[in-house]
Amino acid sequence: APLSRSKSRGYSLPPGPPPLPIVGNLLKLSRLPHISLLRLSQHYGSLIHLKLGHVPTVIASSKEAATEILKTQDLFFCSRPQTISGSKFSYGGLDIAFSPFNDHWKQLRKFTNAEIFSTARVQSFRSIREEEAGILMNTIKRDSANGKLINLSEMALCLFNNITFREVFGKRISADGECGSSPHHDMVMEVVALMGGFNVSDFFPSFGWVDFLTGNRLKLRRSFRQMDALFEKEIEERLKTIHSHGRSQHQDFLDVLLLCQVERDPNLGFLLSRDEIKALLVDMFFGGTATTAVTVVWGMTELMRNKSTMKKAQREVRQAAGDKGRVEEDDLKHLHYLKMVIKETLRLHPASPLLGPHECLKDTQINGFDIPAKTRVIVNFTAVGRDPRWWEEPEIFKPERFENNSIGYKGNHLEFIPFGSGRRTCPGMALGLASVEIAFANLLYSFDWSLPEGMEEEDVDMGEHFGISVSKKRPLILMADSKI
Ligand code: HEM
Repeated sequence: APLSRSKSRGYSLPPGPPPLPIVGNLLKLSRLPHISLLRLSQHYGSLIHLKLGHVPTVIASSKEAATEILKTQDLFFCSRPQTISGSKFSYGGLDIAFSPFNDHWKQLRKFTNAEIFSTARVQSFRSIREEEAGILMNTIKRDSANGKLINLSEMALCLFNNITFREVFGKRISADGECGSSPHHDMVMEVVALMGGFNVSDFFPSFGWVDFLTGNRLKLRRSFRQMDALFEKEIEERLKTIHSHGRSQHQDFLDVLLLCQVERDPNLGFLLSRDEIKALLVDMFFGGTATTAVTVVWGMTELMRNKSTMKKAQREVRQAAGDKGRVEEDDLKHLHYLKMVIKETLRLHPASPLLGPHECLKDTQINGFDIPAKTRVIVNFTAVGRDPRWWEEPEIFKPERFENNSIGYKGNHLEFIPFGSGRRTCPGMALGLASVEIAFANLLYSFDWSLPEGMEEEDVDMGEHFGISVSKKRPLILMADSKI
């Protein structure tokens, strides 16, 4: 295919494969779009133009292109496209994640950075994380004593659902020591699937009826109603408690959001509507659970294939926590190797490899190519995180590569952006990492892990499933030998 720039309405667009009528380049995307897009970039270059259905889309696949979009010209690229499921679950874009760039989004980021994602708030949830990690360790210990194999994918999801539920609503999602038994759990999983799902009308606005035919709209509406009913019930109950008992000592997210209503927080400068509150609850739920769960599962998966790395990480954590019987958050500051393991996990298995979709606000240029206003812009971190110019032997899991360098999570080094960078960077980074670290550390401290009978390291399945987060396609099933 020609590598020349494609011309369209006088614009000089980046190169890309020739689009087919109607579907454009949509068929170039497989079930794993981050991998398809990586392949396309290897052929057409680090900035390519695709037509996904009717939607003009630019894909950035190098550190340089990512720097233009997330840093140099961040102000032009920091909006979001409106998608069907995104609009539905965000109460029409009233949240942070799905909101276009506007004053409302700016106010919410400012408010939540101060009140919800702050270091103090993350700290205040410390005992939730430690307790939930403890409950999980006990469950695994009990199951393995009964000769059961451990489904770590399921357990991780259960753990992070419970942590998030407690942070948001002050209570667990399921009965003690239980997970899948709660109807909320199924609802949460269905919403997660729908959010990551594909709606024809997102790419073919004039074909919206197809979604009605396939039943997608119906599913969306049903899940949305269930979720909304749960939120309404919790809000009503909490308002009663606040009115009768006043503010509580330990505030969860719902308290924070409602108190600024009830007390008319002078710092906020505006009042959150009921829909805005619910939209923010959605962000916390769905931004925070699947992302953290898949990170722990991918990390454990890699360690099962890299025995010496597993040993090294276990030695470190067992030395740090000694014979206390569990890892506490105070121990985490000694776990330098584990932190590198987590970084390396997020490099090779980022939960959101395509970040969030960005949308260009006005006509601009990158590398001399035109990017018209309204173009959807996708940064492919899978391509950047495996670029041999920045990463030696990029396909190999090697936590040591983060030794003696200053590459951190803040998005200052654009070759490493698992949380994005710039205005749209993930606000929940510290909160998410805190739970990932304590969970991972306790799993390594408490058990020696092995593959089920008859399985070798090279049999570990690395297949992916692309949804709201990229998870392991088949669950990670292991044997646990308790050390606690
Ligand atoms: C390992 C855990 C996590 C990872 C890897 C992750 C990753 C990301 C990424 C890549 C983005 C998009 C950046 C962009 O579009 O350029 C994002 C946005 C976001 N994340 Fe996270 N995240 C994690 C945990 C969390 C947690 C725990 C929360 C909240 C409780 C959260 C809430 C959000 C929100 C609200 C946004 C939207 C920001 C905006 O559009 O302005 N995330 N995250």
